Order: sequence, then C-alpha cells, then structure tokens
Amino acid sequence: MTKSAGLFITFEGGEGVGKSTQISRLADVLRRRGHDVLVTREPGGSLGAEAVRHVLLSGAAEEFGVRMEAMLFAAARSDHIEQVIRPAVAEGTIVLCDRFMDSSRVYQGVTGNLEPQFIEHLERIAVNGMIPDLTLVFDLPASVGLGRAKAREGKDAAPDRFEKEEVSTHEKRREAFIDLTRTEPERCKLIDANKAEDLVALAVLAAVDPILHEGAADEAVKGQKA
Ligand SMILES: Nc1ncnc2c1ncn2[C@@H]1O[C@H](COP(=O)(O)OP(=O)(O)OP(=O)(O)O)[C@@H](O)[C@H]1O
Ligand SMILES: Cc1cn([C@H]2C[C@H](O)[C@@H](COP(=O)(O)O)O2)c(=O)[nH]c1=O
Repeated sequence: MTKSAGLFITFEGGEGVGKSTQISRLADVLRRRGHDVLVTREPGGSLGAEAVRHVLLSGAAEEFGVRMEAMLFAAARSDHIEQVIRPAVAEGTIVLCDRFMDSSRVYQGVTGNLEPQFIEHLERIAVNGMIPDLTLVFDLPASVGLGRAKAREGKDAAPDRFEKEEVSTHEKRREAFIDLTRTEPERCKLIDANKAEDLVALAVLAAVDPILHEGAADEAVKGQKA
C-alpha cells in the first residue's frame, strides 16, 4: 500500500461518553487496513504533558484558579503537539487523540467562565496551527456518562478534579460540545453515544471514511502530477 498523508482526528465529549472505547476500536480497523496509527490523549501524550496531567487531574492546581489550570492545559498541549502529534502526522501517521483544544474551550472557557479572548489566545499559542482534520463529538446525557465512568472505575474510586463537579455543570458542558458542531460543522461531527458500542463504532467509521478517501484522492492527484 502506498503511504497516505497523515491525519489528525480528535475525540471530544463529557465524562464516560465512550471516547477511549471507540478510539481503540477505530485504531484496530485502521491498522487492519494498513494505516500507521498513533493513539494518544490529553492532558498527556508526551513526557512533559503526562507530568502536567497528574497535577491537573489530582486537583493540585485547583486552588490556584481556572486561569492557572487553563495555562497548564495549554502548556501540556504545546509539548504534546511539538513532541508527538506534529512529527507523527508529518510522517504519514493517523493520530487519534482523546480530547484536545475543544475540551479547553468547554471545561475552562464555558464552565470555567474564562473570557473567550483569553481562551482563544492560549489556544492559538498552544495549537500553533495544528488544527484537527476532524473532531468527533460524543453526545450522551451527563448522568449516563458519569454512571459509566463510575462503573468503569469501581464504586469506591474517588472522582477526579473535573468528574466531581455538579451534574448541572456536566450538562452545561454537553450543551457547549453540541454547540461546537453547530459553529464548526465542517470539522466537528456529532456522534450519538447513547447506543450500543457496535452502533457507535459504525457511526464513527461513517464520519471518518470520507476524510480517509479525501486524503487518498489528494495523493492520487499528486501522483498523477509527479
Ligand atoms: N456504547 C456503550 N454502551 C455502554 N457502555 C459503554 C459504551 N461505550 C463504552 N462503554 C463503557 O463505558 C465506560 C466509559 O467508556 P470510556 O472509558 O471509553 O469513556 P471515555 O469517554 O474515554 O471516558 P473519560 O473521558 O471519562 O475517560 C467504560 O467502562 C466502557 O466500557
Ligand atoms: C484536554 C482537557 C481535559 N480536561 C479535563 C476533562 C476530563 O475531566 C479530564 C481528562 O480526563 P480523561 O479521563 O482523560 O478524559 O480533564 C479539561 O478540563 N481541559 C482540557 O483541555
């Protein structure tokens, strides 16, 4: 198989919506089709960003305020992009990333009440042009997602810094994620996550297939011109 162009696909949504489950299933399908695939996550995905992940999810930075947390997410994102994502996409890899800049827009921007200009400025610096080719927004009632996350972690596990917030805050996040699919319909596609795993997997493939074919068509045109 000729090497196709790399792609950057992000998975967004509230807690326990099934992102990791579907990323793993999609990665298997794409690898079977012969693609190089890298699965990664935020916050984290590079050595520096994984260190910052611990600070953020443990709640150690919470007392310093949402601006501080937003800047830590942005710092982790910048490291992750420059060390891992950009080089992988440049080599032709399909990068599947569990959460990215839209989580900052929603968690720190909308429910953290940070000024939109501040979030936009941080995003521009951190992302540095590495905008996802496609973002899948998984949608599920917040209470269902939180229930799934709790079942996954075990009833005695303590919720992390963000999981522990009010259900109404999680519902506000759900609405904000849905809004993204209205304001950026080309990039952000809504996936109904309130279905059996196999049906969600079919919806994910249906959303991803068109951009795989666009990439293949671009390569073919380049090949004809060469
Ligand atoms: N379609 C589904 N129906 C029922 N349960 C599901 C479905 N998809 C995933 N799950 C289960 O729900 C739990 C949460 O799924 P998963 O870890 O994939 O979500 P996530 O979006 O990555 O969560 P988080 O953002 O909290 O890390 C897991 O135990 C998973 O097995
Ligand atoms: C990237 C990013 C993440 N968050 C929040 C969202 C989740 O509550 C956690 C990550 O946990 P997960 O189990 O790995 O999904 O972090 C955020 O608030 N802002 C961000 O930019």
